[in-house]
Amino acid sequence: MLKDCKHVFKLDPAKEISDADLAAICESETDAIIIGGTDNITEDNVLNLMARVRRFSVSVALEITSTEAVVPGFDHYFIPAVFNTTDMKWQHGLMLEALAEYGHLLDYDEVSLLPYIIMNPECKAFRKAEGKVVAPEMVPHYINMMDKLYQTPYIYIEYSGTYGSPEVMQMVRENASHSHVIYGGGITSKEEAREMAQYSDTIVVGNIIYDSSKKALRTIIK
Ligand SMILES: CC(C)=CCC/C(C)=C/CC/C(C)=C/CC/C(C)=C/CC/C(C)=C/CC/C(C)=C/CC/C(C)=C/COP(=O)(O)OP(=O)(O)O
Ligand SMILES: O=P(O)(O)OC[C@@H](O)CO
Ligand SMILES: [Mg+2]
Repeated sequence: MLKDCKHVFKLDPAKEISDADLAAICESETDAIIIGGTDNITEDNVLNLMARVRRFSVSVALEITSTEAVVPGFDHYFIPAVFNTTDMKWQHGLMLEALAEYGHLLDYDEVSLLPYIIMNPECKAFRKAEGKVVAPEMVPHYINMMDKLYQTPYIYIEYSGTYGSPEVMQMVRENASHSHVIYGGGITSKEEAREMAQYSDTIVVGNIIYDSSKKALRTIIK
C-alpha cells in the first residue's frame, strides 16, 4: 500500500482531533493515512477514529501495536517488527504468538510487515520495544542486512518526535536498493519534508498534526 505513497499522515487514536482538523487532513493531497501509536491504543479509540476517517475517500491503514485493538474494515494492516531491539519479542516473538492465536483470521494480501529501525532513544516506541542504540557507523550494516539478506519489503527509519540526521538518511539511501524506505520523525515544514524525501520513498508526518494542522498540511510534497 505504501509503495505508491510519497507522503502519509499518521493519526494517533489516543489523541484528540477536531472534526475540522480531521477533515482538512483527510481532504488534503496526502497519499494515505496510517492509524497507529504506541500507548493507550484501544479497540474503542481505533474504531472511532477509523469511522471518522472513513467519511473521506483517502486510503487508511492500521498499524497494529496491540492485538486488543484490531478492527476490521481498513484498506491495509501493518505489523511492526523492530530490528534494533534487545528482546526478540519486539521483532517476531509477539507476532508469532498473535499468529498462533489469530492467524486463521488473517488475509495475507491485506497485511504487510513493517520493519523498523528506531533511531531516537528518547521516543516511546524505542522504550516500549526495548531498543538498542544504533551508532551511525552501524546504519549501513542494518540496511544491508534488511535490504539484501532479509529483503524486507519496507525499512522504516523512525525518529518519532525528533527530526532525524540527514547524514544517517544519506547512508540509508545509498545502501537500500530493494526495500522501500520510509522516514518518520519531527517533520514540521515543507523544507524538512523535502529534505527527508530526498533520502526516502515515503515520509510520514505525525505529531505536528496535533500542534498545528495548518503546519502539517504544508508538509505535503508532490
Ligand atoms: C481484520 C484483521 C486484520 C484481523 C487480524 C486479527 C489479529 C489480531 C491478528 C494479529 C496480527 C499480528 C501478528 C499482530 C502483532 C501485534 C504486535 C503485538 C506487534 C508488536 C508491535 C510493536 C513491535 C510495537 C513496538 C512499538 C512500535 C514499533 C510502534 C509503532 C508505532 C509508532 C512508532 C508510533 C509513534 O509513537 P507515538 O505513540 O505517536 O509516540 P508519541 O505519543 O510520543 O508521539
Ligand atoms: O510524530 P512524528 O515525529 O511526526 O513521527 C511520525 C511517525 O514516524 C511516528 O511513528
Ligand atoms: Mg506520535
